[in-house]
Amino acid sequence: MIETTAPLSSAQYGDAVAAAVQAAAAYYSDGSTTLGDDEYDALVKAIEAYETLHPDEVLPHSPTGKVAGGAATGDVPHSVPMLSLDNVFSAEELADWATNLERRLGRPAAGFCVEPKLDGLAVAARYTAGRLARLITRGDGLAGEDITHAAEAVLGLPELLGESIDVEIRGEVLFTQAQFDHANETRTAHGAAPFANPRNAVAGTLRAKDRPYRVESTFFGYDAVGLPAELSHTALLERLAELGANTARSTAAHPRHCATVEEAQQRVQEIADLRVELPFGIDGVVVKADAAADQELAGAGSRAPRWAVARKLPAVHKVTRLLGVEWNVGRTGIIAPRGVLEPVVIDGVTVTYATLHNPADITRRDLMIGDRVFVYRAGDVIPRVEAPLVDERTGAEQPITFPEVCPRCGDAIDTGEQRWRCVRGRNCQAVAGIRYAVGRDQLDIEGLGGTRAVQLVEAGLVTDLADLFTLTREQLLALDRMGETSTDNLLAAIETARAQPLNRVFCALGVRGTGRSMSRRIAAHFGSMAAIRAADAEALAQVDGIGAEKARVIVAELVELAPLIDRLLAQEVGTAVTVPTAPAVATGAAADGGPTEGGGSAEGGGSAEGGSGPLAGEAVVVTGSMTGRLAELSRNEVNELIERAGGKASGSVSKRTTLLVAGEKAGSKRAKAEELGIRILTPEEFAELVADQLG
Ligand SMILES: NC(=O)c1ccc[n+]([C@@H]2O[C@H](COP(=O)([O-])OP(=O)(O)OC[C@H]3O[C@@H](n4cnc5c(N)ncnc54)[C@H](O)[C@@H]3O)[C@@H](O)[C@H]2O)c1
Ligand SMILES: [Zn+2]
Repeated sequence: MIETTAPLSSAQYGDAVAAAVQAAAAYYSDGSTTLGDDEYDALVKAIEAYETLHPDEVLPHSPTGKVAGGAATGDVPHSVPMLSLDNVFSAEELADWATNLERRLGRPAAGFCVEPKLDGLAVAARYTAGRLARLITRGDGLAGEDITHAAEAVLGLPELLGESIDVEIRGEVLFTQAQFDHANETRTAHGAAPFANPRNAVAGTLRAKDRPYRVESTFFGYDAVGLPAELSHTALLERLAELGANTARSTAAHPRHCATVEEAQQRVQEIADLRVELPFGIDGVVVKADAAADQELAGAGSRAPRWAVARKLPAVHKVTRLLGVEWNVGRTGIIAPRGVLEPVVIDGVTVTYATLHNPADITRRDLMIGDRVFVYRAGDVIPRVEAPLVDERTGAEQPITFPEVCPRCGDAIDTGEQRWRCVRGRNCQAVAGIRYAVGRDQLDIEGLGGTRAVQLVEAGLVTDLADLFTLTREQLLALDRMGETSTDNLLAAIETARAQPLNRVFCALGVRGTGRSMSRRIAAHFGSMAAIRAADAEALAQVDGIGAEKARVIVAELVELAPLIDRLLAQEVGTAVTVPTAPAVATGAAADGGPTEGGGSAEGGGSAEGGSGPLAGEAVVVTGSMTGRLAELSRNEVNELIERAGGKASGSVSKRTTLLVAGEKAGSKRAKAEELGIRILTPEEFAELVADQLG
C-alpha cells in the first residue's frame, strides 16, 4: 500500500498534514486513533515525499522530522534527548540502510544487535542510589510527563536495583495480551470503557491518576544513561538485566549479536516469524550497530539515531465494524461466538470473521453489534476482535444476545465453564441431525423429535439418520419408557418414511444451503439420489438459485455425505421415484429412476414452467394462514402441492409472480400483489384449483 500511494498535490498536502497531526495526537494521548499504523506510516511517507520536492512549502506543524510527530509534550526535561527510530519496510531497504551506515563509518559496522521492537510507550526511569526516583514519558523527546505514580504497577521496573547506583534506565512499557485482557475485565467491571487494543491501553493507563483499580503492565529495558560509554549494546542489555530490570532477553525474541548484515537479516526474519507466538505485541524488529564506537561515530539526527533502524512489520490491527455475531457449535458441542465484520484488509488478507472466544469474553470487552472495533490478525492466527472504540458509538449499537438453548440441537447449554457447551457434548451433532431429519418437512417421523432422539443417540443405537432404518424391535423395547405400542408405532412411522419422496430424503440430509424449497428444486432437476450424488459443481449450478459458489459447497458436502447416502440407498430410502415435477434434466446425469412425468423444456434450470397440471406456467406465492382443506398442511406441504400441480413455488412476490394464495393476515405480500395486479386466490379457491393433486 505504501508503494502505490500516488504523489500528493499541494491541496492534498495540507489535508494530509492535518490528518496525520490529528491521528498522532489521538495515538499519543489515549491511543484512540482510527488509523492503522501502516496507514499512518503511508500518510507520513507521502508527506515526506511532498516536502522533499517542495522544501519551501513545509508546514510548521508537519509531523515529519519530529519525535512523536510533534504530538506529545511534557514539562520534565530529559537528561539526554529520547529519540525515535527511522523506519525501513523491506529487506532491501534494510540492506540500503546498512550500506549507508558503512559509508558513514568508512568501514563495515562491527556487528549488529537485533531485537524486537516492542509496541508500547517509551519511558525513562531515573534511579538515585539504586532507588527509583522518577518515571517520565518520552514526550516530544526533549521533555516528558512525570508518571512516577504509575511505576508501582509496572512489572520489570524494580523499585530497588541490585546496586546502589545513579542511572537512568530507558525502555518500553507495554501490556502483554494477558495483561490487556485482565485490564479490560477490570475496567468493564468498574463501568469504564474497555481499551481498544494493547498499544492504546498503555498511554491511557500510565498517565491516569487516582483510578479506583490497578492494572499491571510490563517494562522492557533497552537503553540507559549513566552507564560506561564503552559498553556495546549487547553488553548494556546484559548490565540492565544484572541490575534487575526486565529486558527482551527473557523472551523467545531475545536480542542477538549478529556479525554481518546477512546474519542480521536472518534474525530479523526469525523474530518476525516468532511474532504470533509472543505474549506481547511487536511492531517491528530493531537493528542497532552494536559497538559503542560505531554508535558514536554514526551519531544522531534531531529525530533518530543513525546507528539504529526499525524494520517495520505489517500492521496487525485494523479498525472495522462488527456487523453481527454468529454462534457455532463445534464437533465437541462447544458453542463459540464468531464476529461478522465489515470486510477489512489486514496484511494483505481480507478479514470478514473474527473469533470472540466465549461469552465472558464478549462481556469483558463490552462489545455491541454495530461497534467500530479493533481487529487483530497476524500470520495464520484466526483473527480476533480486541475491543470496541467506545468513543465512536452513535447510540445505534445493539446489545449482543446470547443463545438460551443450543443453536444446533435446541437442548440446554452448560454455562458452567467459560466456554459454553451443549449439554449433549459430542452427541449434539447427531441429535440435531436426527431431529432435523425426522422433522415434518423432511422424513416426517412422528415421536422422534424430542427426547427420543437424545435417547437413541445416547444409547449408541443411532449416530445418523441411516441408522434409524436398521433399528430393531428388540433394541427399541430395551429402552426406558418404550412399551410395545410406542415401539410398534415408531417402527411403522419409520417404515412409512422409507417411501418419502426424493426431495424430502435429500432435505433430511441437512446439506448446508439446501432447505426445503432448494431440495425440491434439486430433486426435480436430478430425479434420483444417485444422480444428485454423481453431480459435479457445474451440473448443480444448473439448478435455479444455485450459483457457482454454492454449487461447490454442496458438492463438498455431498462428498462427505457419500457413505451416509450409500447406506440410505442400501436401505432403499430415497429410491422412491415420486418426484413432483420433472423439468428437463439438462445435465445427462439422470441415472436410474429418472423423472417420470412431465418432461417439459424449462431452460435455465429447474423452473416448473414446462410442467403439466393445473398450475403449469404459474409462479405461485402463498401467504397468510391457510384455511379449509389446506389448513392441515405445513407451508412446505403447500409448496409441494403447488409443484405437484405443475407450478413453481416461491417465497416472495415479484413481477414474475403470477398467482398469490392469500389466507388471513396476508399483510404486505398481498398489498404488493395488488399493486402489481397479480391474481389473488383464497385458500379455498386454490384448493378447488388443485383438487386432483390434493388427493
Ligand atoms: N496509527 C496512528 O494513527 C499512529 C499515529 C502516530 C504514530 N503511529 C505509529 O508510531 C510510529 C511512530 O512513532 P514513534 O516515533 O513513537 O516511534 P516508532 O514506533 O517509529 O519507533 C521508535 C520507538 O520505538 C520504541 N522501541 C521499541 N522497541 C525498541 C527497541 N528495542 N529499541 C529502541 N526503541 C524501541 C521506542 O519507544 C522508540 O521511541 C509510526 O511509525 C506509527 O506506526 C501511529
Ligand atoms: Zn446441541
